[in-house]
Amino acid sequence: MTVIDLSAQATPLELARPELLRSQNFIDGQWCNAQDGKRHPVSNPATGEVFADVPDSSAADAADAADAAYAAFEGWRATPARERSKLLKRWHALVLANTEDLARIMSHEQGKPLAEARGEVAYGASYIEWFAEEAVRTYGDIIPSPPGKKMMMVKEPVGVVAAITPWNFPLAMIARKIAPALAVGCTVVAKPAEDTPLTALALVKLIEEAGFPVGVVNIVAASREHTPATVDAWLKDERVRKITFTGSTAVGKHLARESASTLKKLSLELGGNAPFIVFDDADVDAAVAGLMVSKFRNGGQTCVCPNRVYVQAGIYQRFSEKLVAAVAALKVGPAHAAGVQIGPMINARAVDKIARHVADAVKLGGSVLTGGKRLTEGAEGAHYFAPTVIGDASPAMELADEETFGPVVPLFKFETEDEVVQAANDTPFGLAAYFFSENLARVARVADRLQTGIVGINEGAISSEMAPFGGVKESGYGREGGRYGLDDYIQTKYLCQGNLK
Ligand SMILES: NC(=O)c1ccc[n+]([C@@H]2O[C@H](COP(=O)([O-])OP(=O)(O)OC[C@H]3O[C@@H](n4cnc5c(N)ncnc54)[C@H](O)[C@@H]3O)[C@@H](O)[C@H]2O)c1
Ligand SMILES: O=C[C@H](O)CS(=O)(=O)O
Repeated sequence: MTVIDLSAQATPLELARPELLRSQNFIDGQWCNAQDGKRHPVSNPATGEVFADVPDSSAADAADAADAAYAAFEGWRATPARERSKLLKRWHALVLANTEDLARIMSHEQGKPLAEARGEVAYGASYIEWFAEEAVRTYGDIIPSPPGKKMMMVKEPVGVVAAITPWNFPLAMIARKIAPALAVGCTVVAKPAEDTPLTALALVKLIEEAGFPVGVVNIVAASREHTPATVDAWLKDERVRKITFTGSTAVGKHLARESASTLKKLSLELGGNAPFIVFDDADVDAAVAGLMVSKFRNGGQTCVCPNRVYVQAGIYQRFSEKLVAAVAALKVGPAHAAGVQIGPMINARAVDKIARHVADAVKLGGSVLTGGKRLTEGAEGAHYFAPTVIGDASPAMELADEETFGPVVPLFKFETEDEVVQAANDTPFGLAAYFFSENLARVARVADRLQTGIVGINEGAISSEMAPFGGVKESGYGREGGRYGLDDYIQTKYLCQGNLK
């Protein structure tokens, strides 16, 4: 592992357009403070320093946002799809034109390396472009009808949508919710994660600049302490017809319970526990490369990162040696440092969980092949953890059942296909799975048996705006992206016209 000077003082946040750094909520076309004036600090995970603050909103602010979205809905719903599409394309162009500023804001508040942040801007923008194109394709059906009747199906927007998003992809996650909602004629109230509100606020500033009508998109920021009450105002509001949530399974279950009283449409993109399986008949170099790209993206802080790596006995030694060499070569440091590949973790809680998983694994017989420790030298207030490989992992370890959400790879050795498929599926989660094999018959069998919403086959980079992203079991339901991505924001209406002479 190469550690780039962790003590480097935070590079000042220098923006070509300082006005993109927003410190207020956006409600009904106005930038405004929380009604009670409360504020919430935003810190840089590379240094722990507070560099900005935003409103710490309450239920009253959330209600104002819902008022605005509800008032704007009929007008936005009636806007021709082609006009909605043109506004989305304008927003898309503005996001791309402001990539550098958006990436710098993102890296400053979330910690991901600047190169990765630029990539996330492009990734989030691809969802906006995709749904700008899909906006004009919400086709209905003319149903072959009996004499005297004409039977039709039309697609309608569900109404006001509440979008609640996580810190790990502060731009892409909110873009892939707001874009399809606007495309079909819904209006939006949004609440970004407390650790990363600034990127979302900047994205909404570009919505304002694109010229969307007042009230179509509204966003409130809130602290972790005040978020439950703030979001609860939407859960109980019958005018809010849809909740789209990306985050932990625990919170997803809470939202489902608390919104049941008004029977809202739900999309839940929740936690994962992805298995990554390498069979004896795999291309080992491709498998190592696939693991590196899927595991260490965003420092291992993604819901589709492999959490358990199963390696068949025949290639276990060769695979682990190649993997350790690749992990040991990773560069760790602050987001702006040249060549950095692994940034700081989002906060102290995240590093504590990673350290707990590693300690538990070692206590239960695991061996640290590289990494295995916090990086604190010269990094007071920061949250770094060394990229780690643990050998001889076993199902009794906490990291076998719980998402580590950090740069730790546990290696589990296995003998047979049946054994590993059963182990891979032995989790309440079912978001992503990966396996590497050059045997076509095995590929067909294993892809069929894995209980997940997404399967990477000889591939570690699976995310795309063109594909339906989502999980099964306790990883949630609903799909984001692809030709099915509009469905979660649409309700169908059956029209039966009779008495036709
Ligand atoms: N499936 C996916 O696409 C996906 C994507 C990113 C993250 N995740 C999952 O999210 C988790 C990590 O992200 P996180 O720490 O931000 O998740 P989190 O659930 O703690 O927070 C997600 C969002 O929910 C809000 N929230 C928290 N408690 C709430 C409550 N009681 N009521 C209403 N809102 C509440 C947070 O403020 C944040 O905006 C991991 O489990 C990861 O797997 C899943
Ligand atoms: O962390 C979860 C994200 O949904 C992963 S991805 O950006 O969609 O691959």
